[in-house]
Amino acid sequence: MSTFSGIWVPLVTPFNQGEIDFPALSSLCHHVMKQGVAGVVVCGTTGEAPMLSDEEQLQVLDVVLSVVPGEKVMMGLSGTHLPSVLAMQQAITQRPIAAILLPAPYYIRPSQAALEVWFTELADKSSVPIVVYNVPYRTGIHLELETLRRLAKHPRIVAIKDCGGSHDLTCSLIADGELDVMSGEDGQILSTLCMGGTGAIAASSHIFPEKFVALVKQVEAGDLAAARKNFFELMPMIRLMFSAPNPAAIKFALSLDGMMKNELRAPLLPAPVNVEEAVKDYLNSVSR
Ligand SMILES: O=C(O)C1=N[C@H](C(=O)O)C[C@H](O)C1
Repeated sequence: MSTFSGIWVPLVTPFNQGEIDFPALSSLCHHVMKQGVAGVVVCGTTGEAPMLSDEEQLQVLDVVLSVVPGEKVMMGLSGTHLPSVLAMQQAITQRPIAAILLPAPYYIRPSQAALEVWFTELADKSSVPIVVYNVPYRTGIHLELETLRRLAKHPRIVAIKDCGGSHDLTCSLIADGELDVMSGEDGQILSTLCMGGTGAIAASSHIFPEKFVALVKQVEAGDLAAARKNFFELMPMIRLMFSAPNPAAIKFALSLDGMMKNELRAPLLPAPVNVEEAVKDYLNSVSR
């Protein structure tokens, strides 16, 4: 089995009056792991990583590692100042983690050649595997197929979180068989799994994680009828979770269960009232 497979939950970072709510984070880790997910991602987009200091990010990682075994923990790392990113990588990899989740440097829009140099430099200096996070609508730059194919030759670049939005790119990478391809687009989990993708890093899997876990098993077992039924039932929830800037709707849903406060850090805001009402109505309408 691939190392990077199944459902990985990109954890939200709970806050309480501006501070990180570590007890809520710890309970959230227990909750999702109990539902059988393969692992968790710390300080991804959903974890509001850009709004945490480096010190806070390491504190969040340490609390997660006190609950979840290191081989089930992936840590996000992003930035544009190479020495700072390398220093953070050094600090992160002193902890026992499964991988680093690494997006392209945002805002700068480097060339493909420059992106290759950036990822290679970080992979060369990493003691743990790298999962490439291709998320052009956030970073401003696409990692093109030929760039990814060259990066896949690096012994530590082992998987991709695929949010590129190109069916052709996803297909080609899966057909190559060089990288574990994990869907990073929640609406594309079923299609990616059916094509031979290994799993998903899905923010919406905070809600009903057991149903996402079942989806992977249904596809693995070749039970496409059950997989489709399950996925089509999840789709309204997935759409709702992204109807406000992520992770506002997810935090609201989790706050309804008393798992954390409905609090985000600026420049994010809680979901607007109409989204909160829709989430509440949806969750009341399904058996929980
Ligand atoms: O934090 C993540 O990892 C994810 N982020 C995506 C995003 O909002 O860009 C969504 C995906 O479900 C997981």
